[in-house]
Amino acid sequence: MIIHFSSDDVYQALKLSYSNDEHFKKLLEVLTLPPLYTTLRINSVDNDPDNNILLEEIQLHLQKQTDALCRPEYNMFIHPVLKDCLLIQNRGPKTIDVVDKEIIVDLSCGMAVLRGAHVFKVGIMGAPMSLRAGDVVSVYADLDGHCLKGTATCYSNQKLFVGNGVAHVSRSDLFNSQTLQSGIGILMTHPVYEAPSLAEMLSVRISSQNLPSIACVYALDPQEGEIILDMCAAPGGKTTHIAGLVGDKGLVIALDKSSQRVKKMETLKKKNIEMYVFDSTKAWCPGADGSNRPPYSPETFDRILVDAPCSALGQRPCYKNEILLNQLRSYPVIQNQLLKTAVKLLKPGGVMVYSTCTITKEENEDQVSRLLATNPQIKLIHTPYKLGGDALPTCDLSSEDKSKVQRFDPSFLYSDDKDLYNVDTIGFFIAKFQKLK
Ligand SMILES: C[S@@+](CC[C@H](N)C(=O)[O-])C[C@H]1O[C@@H](n2cnc3c(N)ncnc32)[C@H](O)[C@@H]1O
Repeated sequence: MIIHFSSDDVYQALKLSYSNDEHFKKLLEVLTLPPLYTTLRINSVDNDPDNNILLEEIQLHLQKQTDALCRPEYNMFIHPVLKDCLLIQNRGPKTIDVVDKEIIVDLSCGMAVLRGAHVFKVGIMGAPMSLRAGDVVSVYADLDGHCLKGTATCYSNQKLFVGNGVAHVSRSDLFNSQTLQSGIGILMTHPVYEAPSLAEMLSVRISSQNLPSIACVYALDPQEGEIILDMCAAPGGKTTHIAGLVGDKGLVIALDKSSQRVKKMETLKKKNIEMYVFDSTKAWCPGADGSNRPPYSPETFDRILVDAPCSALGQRPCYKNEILLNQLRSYPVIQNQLLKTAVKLLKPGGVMVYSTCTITKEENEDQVSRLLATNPQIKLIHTPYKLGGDALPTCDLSSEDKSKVQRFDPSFLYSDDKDLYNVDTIGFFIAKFQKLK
């Protein structure tokens, strides 16, 4: 199966970026599969004695889960270079016999199940009239999105089997408007992909983050005492990571255009993080007042992260994408504006990292070559650790520059790479620049 694009124009535009049809096909196929590793970021510094306690707590939590579901223990280990990245090896796909009782869940719920979640009541669209708590059921994700809430008959449109589970509710509890629709509806005892369920485990000290997102902050390489700008910060995964590394004498200024998303970041508040709702394309102003509030004077920041809004086509698993061509084409425009502002705000000698969670050349390599072509005071530099692959061969970058970026391309998991956890990730892109002195 490969990811389905509702717009053929989008499919064709993407295909153009990939000179090799085989590569493109593999990529579209891998995007429908969940990554083989679950990654967590431990929010504590190196040599922290609490780190071991925290790891034991996680291990215990996982053991409770595997014991309760009669599953073997998960293989869990710290990434060899990303020292705060914990990897848990998932298992699958498993061959599971389907049963008669069919539950239809919406697509996002189905995708969450493939990454280890149980089925929450709100995600259930269809269930048989005979459903009772305690029944064993087969769960399917609605790939077409046509299943109406409350459907009782067998759903004949496109659906994806995601595993078997045990119902915690009867049909009448599910679709009765008087009943509270929160909590687990189906406990996934036999999912097609076995992965830990993380919801209860996450805390201020443990966050769920994809490996390339963790690698992105390592690429930025924040140093103690620095003043750092995170231009597209919400929901704050990378902001908190950076704040942990700059220490109490450092400062992270986190901007995001969306007030709703910044509001959700409030819980992450720390002494060394200041958050503002602000359009970062306007964060530069020659006559700025010198306060911590935006806008800022030129050359204010030691380091800048531009984790840009993007088409997010690297997310996995994904079966269906409804993005339109004009939406796809709108991202490079805003990304370029953000990068141009970042260059102005960066101190001479300062570094900035540009990242996206997408796979298009226009939003990745083309942004890098455009920035280099129009800003002679900026050069592309190597990141401290290179975990992702090189740039797409079809791009305009020199062969040396192609090797400086990190393109996380999960289609390469078919190659014989021994560090599969660096490959079997979401699609992601990282480029690091330095401003000349
Ligand atoms: C990829 S997400 C950032 C994720 C975040 N860095 C993290 O690690 O949790 C992109 C963010 O950019 C924000 N955004 C979009 N346009 C913006 C702009 N002009 N200025 C500031 N933020 C913007 C969006 O609201 C969104 O929260």
